[in-house]
Amino acid sequence: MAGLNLNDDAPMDVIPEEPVKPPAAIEKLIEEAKATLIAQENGEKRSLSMVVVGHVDAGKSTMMGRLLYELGRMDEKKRVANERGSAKVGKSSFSWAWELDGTQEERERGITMDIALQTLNTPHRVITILDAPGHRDFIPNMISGASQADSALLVVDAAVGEFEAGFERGGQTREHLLLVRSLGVTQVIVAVNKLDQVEWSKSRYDEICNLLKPFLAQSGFHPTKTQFVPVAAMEGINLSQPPPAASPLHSWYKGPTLVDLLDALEPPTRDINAPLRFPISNVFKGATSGIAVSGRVCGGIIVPGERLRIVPGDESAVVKAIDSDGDSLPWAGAGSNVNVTLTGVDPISLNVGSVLCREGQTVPLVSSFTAKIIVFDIQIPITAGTSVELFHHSRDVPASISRLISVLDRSNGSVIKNKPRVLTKNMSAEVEVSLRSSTYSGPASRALPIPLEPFSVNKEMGRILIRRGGETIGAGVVLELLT
Ligand SMILES: Nc1nc2c(ncn2[C@@H]2O[C@H](COP(=O)(O)OP(=O)(O)OP(=O)(O)O)[C@@H](O)[C@H]2O)c(=O)[nH]1
Repeated sequence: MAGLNLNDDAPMDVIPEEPVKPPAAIEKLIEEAKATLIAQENGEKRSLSMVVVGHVDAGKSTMMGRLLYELGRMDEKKRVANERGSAKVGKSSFSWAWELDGTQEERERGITMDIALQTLNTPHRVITILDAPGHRDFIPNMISGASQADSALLVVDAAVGEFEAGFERGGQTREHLLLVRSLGVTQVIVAVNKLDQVEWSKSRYDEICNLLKPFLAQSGFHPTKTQFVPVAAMEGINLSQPPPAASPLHSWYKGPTLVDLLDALEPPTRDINAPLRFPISNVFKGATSGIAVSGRVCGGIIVPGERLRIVPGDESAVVKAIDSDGDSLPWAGAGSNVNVTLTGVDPISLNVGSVLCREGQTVPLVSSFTAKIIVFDIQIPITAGTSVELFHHSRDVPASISRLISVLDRSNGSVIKNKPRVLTKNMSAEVEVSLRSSTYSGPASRALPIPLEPFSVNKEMGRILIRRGGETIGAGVVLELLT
């Protein structure tokens, strides 16, 4: 995946260094941050992130645009501007989705953003929304979004034929659900959208829920953490307000609105005491000065004024500022999705997939490891030596399944067979993964190691996805680092 996403004309000089805070001041700030975070965990308004997934055109961006408006994050002026803008280019039906369309921002800031980041405020939650692209060509971007999420909103299109297209073989509904679960997301809300297209039929809604429920359970989502809600995003029915008496939905649905369900999402426990891990998912020009990186804090706390190591490599950078959705932050703890402005660093040493760490607590670099994986619904079996693409956070690298160690029982993890010859669909297995060199410049060229940790040490740093020829063939967790 691309590293620096700067404009060609952007200055590439080393950015002057910001004064570094003395260690005692850093420690004090971290202690304050910890105390505040613990208070927040027990407080009124808790924060979490949510990736919005689903088959292409299910209505994800429309739903998010409309929610931003209904929850006061988009004003009337903006709504009218979006309506006019979309009508002008003959795309009126996309007026709500316009808000999430990153192109304008991309042009202004000179960055490539594939995941639109927004914040929704519900009565008891602050939710960072990662609106992922639905098209199958953009699955790597979707993986990057899902690897930063605590929960997922799956949007499905209720229209006859459309739900089926997304759910059948090759549709993104199944693949997205499997991917988000494999990346550690345990809570999902399923919004059954476009009910206006099926005359608000209760039986169609029930049919869709009944098709999805067994699949969700099979994919590892616990039924108590799976919620369904009927909606029509375009008309704004059952998003933040219950269906009005005049709506046909009112006659048969008395359950929670989408916002009620969002408000009840459970934020996970944050590992604020772990060593700092900040995998970089994007690099761009800072709003005022310096260079900025975005990503998710996957352990510990990041504070301004500290010099951090950039792993891999010997470079370091000073944290100048931290912000989220335009608001400047005094620090950011595990589980936060933020932008970090850096100084005292040559932008060339910042790459997507690199990890910011504290000196003395750097993340290990590895080029081979063992992993426990679940094999997806594949046609061609996996054999020892199969070439794959390894996805870890926003990084993808060439790798191979170098050894098939054992086949495991899916329900209890016990070994069924040692040294299998092949792995076929739906199997669980322990394998060895080795990075490959991306060039063919002879046997001397070695693959560059990547930052990784066992799942037992840091859950978010220990999850991987495996793809082959544009198809996700497996996902799992890192067991042991080898070389
Ligand atoms: N009839 C009807 N159309 C809707 C509804 N919600 C969205 N749409 C339409 O569905 C189309 C796709 O909507 P988007 O919001 O762009 O879908 P998306 O899932 O974000 O699409 P990708 O990001 O490309 O995957 C647009 O033409 C919307 O107007 C709805 O509730 N009813």
